[in-house]
Amino acid sequence: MTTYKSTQPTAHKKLVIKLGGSMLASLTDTFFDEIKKLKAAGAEIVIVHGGGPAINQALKERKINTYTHNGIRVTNEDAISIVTGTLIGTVNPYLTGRLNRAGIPAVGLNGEDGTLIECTYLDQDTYGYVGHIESINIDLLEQLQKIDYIPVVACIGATIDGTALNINGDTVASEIALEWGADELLLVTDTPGVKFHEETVEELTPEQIDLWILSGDIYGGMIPKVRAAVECLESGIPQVNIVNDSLEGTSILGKKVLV
Ligand SMILES: Nc1ncnc2c1ncn2[C@@H]1O[C@H](COP(=O)(O)OP(=O)(O)O)[C@@H](O)[C@H]1O
Ligand SMILES: CC(=O)N[C@@H](CCC(=O)OP(=O)(O)O)C(=O)O
Repeated sequence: MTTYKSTQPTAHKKLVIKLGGSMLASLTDTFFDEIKKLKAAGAEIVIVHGGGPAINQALKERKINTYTHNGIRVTNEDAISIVTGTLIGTVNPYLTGRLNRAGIPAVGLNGEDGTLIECTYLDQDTYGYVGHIESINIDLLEQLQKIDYIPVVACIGATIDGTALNINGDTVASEIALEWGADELLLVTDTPGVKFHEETVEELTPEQIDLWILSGDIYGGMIPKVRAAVECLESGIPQVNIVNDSLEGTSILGKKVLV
């Protein structure tokens, strides 16, 4: 079975790579080799990461219960300090450190750094401390590209008065890709692409996505991922792919426009 493989970057291709929390703990050297190849070929890269499993573990240790609504973690006052502590204090330095030690210059950021992700509350009554992105400091991301640093962005935004808010990692990656005008968005997860009956599919249409969600062949955390992918394509990102840490997987196709 052939699968999508992201290996043909052109000079100055702008890539946003989102690393899912599901695969961060088992991130192999293969991923860092792939990043080196992309950089050597001239790609400009922004990395965004999640950290769902690490957050779940930290909340469990403190006996704080949370639940999700529409794939979004309802984040109360107790939970937000654990979410920010885990993403900014543990996951972000772990990933940034591994990149630097692999010889890939990287700098860790969250929404407050350089006013990177300014947000308002998504819907405080329903979701608590969850952010809706209002603006992204693209200039900061571009300045870092000029000095050859990869920005490594934790999915935490900040309100205008400095309150940290939790944002889904796929959402942050999609918004950065759209604002920056990225050529490609790679959603890296713990499975090589989207599977149908155990086989990775090379290309996936929006029609198949709808059908497979209904049939249960796409479920759980893959649902917001494929939906975000289609939305990005519709908003103008030329390529969106769901891949594993070898950057192999499934290319998501946009909706066909009938003329
Ligand atoms: N059709 C599918 N193909 C592949 N994975 C799927 C599919 N449907 C559901 N999944 C699940 O989605 C998971 C990835 O989503 P999630 O755990 O939220 O990832 P991440 O933490 O990387 O954002 C996979 O590990 C798998 O269990
Ligand atoms: C608001 C919201 O749901 N935030 C997510 C942020 C982490 C994330 O997105 O992690 P993954 O990449 O592992 O999915 C959360 O609290 O889990």
